[in-house]
Amino acid sequence: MSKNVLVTGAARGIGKGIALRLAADGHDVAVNDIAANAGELETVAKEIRDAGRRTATITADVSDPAAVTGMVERTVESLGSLDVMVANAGIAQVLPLLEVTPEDWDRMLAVNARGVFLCYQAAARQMIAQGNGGKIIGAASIVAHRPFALLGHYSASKWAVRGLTQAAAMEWAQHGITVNAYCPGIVGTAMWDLIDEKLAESEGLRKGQAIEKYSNLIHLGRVSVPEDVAAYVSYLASPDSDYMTGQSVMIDGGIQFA
Ligand SMILES: NC(=O)C1=CN([C@@H]2O[C@H](COP(=O)(O)OP(=O)(O)OC[C@H]3O[C@@H](n4cnc5c(N)ncnc54)[C@H](O)[C@@H]3O)[C@@H](O)[C@H]2O)C=CC1
Ligand SMILES: CC(=O)C(C)=O
Repeated sequence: MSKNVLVTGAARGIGKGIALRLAADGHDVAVNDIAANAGELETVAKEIRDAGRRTATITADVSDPAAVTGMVERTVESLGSLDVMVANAGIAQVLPLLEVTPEDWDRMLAVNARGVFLCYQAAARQMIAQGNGGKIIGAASIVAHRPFALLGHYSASKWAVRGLTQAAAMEWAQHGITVNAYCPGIVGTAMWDLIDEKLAESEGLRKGQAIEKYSNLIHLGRVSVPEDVAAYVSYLASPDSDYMTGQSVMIDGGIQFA
């Protein structure tokens, strides 16, 4: 059955992969990103329309409470309801904990933890008002289960998503809302280009060598692509996952084992 979906951070990378997969599954998909990526967001929206589905492009910063409320309102105005929220937007920074400033910490938590919280809360309010339940899905990471050194404050933000996902699942089950998170490993997106560059600098490696080194951890033998994660989110958005809630599942080619 076709649902109305909102995906944040959908201009590129994993968010784009999720938006296109959910459109291919037959859903109508509103897409969000920051204003600086409005052009790329329009390209994603065109691909959704070309797939025969309805869409809306909504530029908003997910760390801003008023912007997140407005984003959910725009989705409902454009598509008619909000049935699935995918709080995917996130940022990364590679830095030893001894060098992380309070400003670095606040920015990381503002986008990756507060942003996900605001999206979960605004979506749940809308879904409760609609009275038909819903699916709330968030971006965590394998580092929500075991941190990577030099990604300390990023890892903390993802542990926050995992805890929030459990609490939200407890509170909103009575409304028929399930809340789950996906935990990718090493996905070859702009985020890992940045991580590779910064890890290479700090470890005296050349560009491309850090991702190669970390990829040796992947038992299935290849770096992930956004479609790997999108396939799992497709399941979380579908009725097949109706009896699953509060979980943060690793989809990492076998780096970590719960
Ligand atoms: N690439 C990877 O290996 C992994 C990624 N993840 C998580 O998956 C999610 C997506 O990651 P990627 O696609 O790799 O990253 P990416 O950097 O390629 O894309 C992230 C998107 O989020 C948007 N964004 C950033 N801050 C925003 C804000 N305040 N408001 C709205 N949009 C904002 C960016 O503009 C960008 O389009 C993130 O939450 C990330 O932490 C988790 C595990 C591994
Ligand atoms: C970016 C990220 O979460 C990892 C594990 O690489």
